[in-house]
Amino acid sequence: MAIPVVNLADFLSGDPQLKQQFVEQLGKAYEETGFVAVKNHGIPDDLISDIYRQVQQFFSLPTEKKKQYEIPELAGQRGYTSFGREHAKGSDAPDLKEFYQHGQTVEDGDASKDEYPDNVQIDEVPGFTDTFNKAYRAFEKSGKSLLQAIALYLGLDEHYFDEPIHNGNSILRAIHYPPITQEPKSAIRAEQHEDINLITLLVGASADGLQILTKQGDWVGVTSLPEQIVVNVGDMLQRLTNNRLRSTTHRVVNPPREFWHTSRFSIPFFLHPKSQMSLACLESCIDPGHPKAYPDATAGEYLDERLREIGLKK
Ligand SMILES: O=C(O)CCC(=O)C(=O)O
Ligand SMILES: [Fe+2]
Repeated sequence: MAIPVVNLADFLSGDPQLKQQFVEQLGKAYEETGFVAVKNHGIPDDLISDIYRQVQQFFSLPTEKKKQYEIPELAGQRGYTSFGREHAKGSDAPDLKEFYQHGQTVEDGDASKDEYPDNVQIDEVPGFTDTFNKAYRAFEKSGKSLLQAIALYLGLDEHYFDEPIHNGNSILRAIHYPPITQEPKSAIRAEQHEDINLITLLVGASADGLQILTKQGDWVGVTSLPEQIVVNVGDMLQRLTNNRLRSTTHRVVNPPREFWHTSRFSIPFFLHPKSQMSLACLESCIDPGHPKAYPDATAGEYLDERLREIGLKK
């Protein structure tokens, strides 16, 4: 299925009409489908190719080496998580993936520094940490613009999200789905789920296999062009907007048999606010037809609850 395509350059053009048109397109798509493809997203091409190359180098290290970068006390939030450890909420079967996670580096003395564990340094891949730091900032920047458009769509101040996401608890995750070597027990590489965070920015041409669940209950493949990134609404934004914007269920399915021997890589950026941000439903999204659907919670409280549900936190 071709998801709606929006052009971030319209939002940043300085032309009020183009900007407003972008806001409407993005908001409508997030009410309907919860997913868009974004072109002119601002993540430099050479950064995308660097990160993919280094991620492939990392995952091709011997398992024993990678496991040295696994820190169970950090609940997978930094460093490496080995194959078969994470499962989707409500599912017993683990996903067929291994991944690496990179978090925020606070550079301005903000108190949130104490909340975040350090990133794990990967010694075997030259430039790895530097590339992840650069990509992290690039995703934050694109995500900030997209959230400004969302704020305008919701009738909020354009800069509503700016402060809560500054030094936010976002995660840059590199995922490897290894080749399938025998008849798999299930057709699923990553079981159906909704993302926890505000929005997710997903980069990469390797995106075949991603499917979303439509309102009609059908699974449809998401396709986007190599120069586009896929950006979807997560549960925190759905909760804040009292279900007005949709955190759409999605999954990753196995490729056809002739592609079993291939790996799949993907690099989602889960954009989180600081833990103190209130996710209490916005007044403007509550009315008699849409009574308040969630109790008040902060982003930090909600994240803890969700990490327990997916088996990463005890
Ligand atoms: O691998 C993908 O394309 C998507 C992964 C995903 O949905 C996730 O990690 O939340
Ligand atoms: Fe996801």
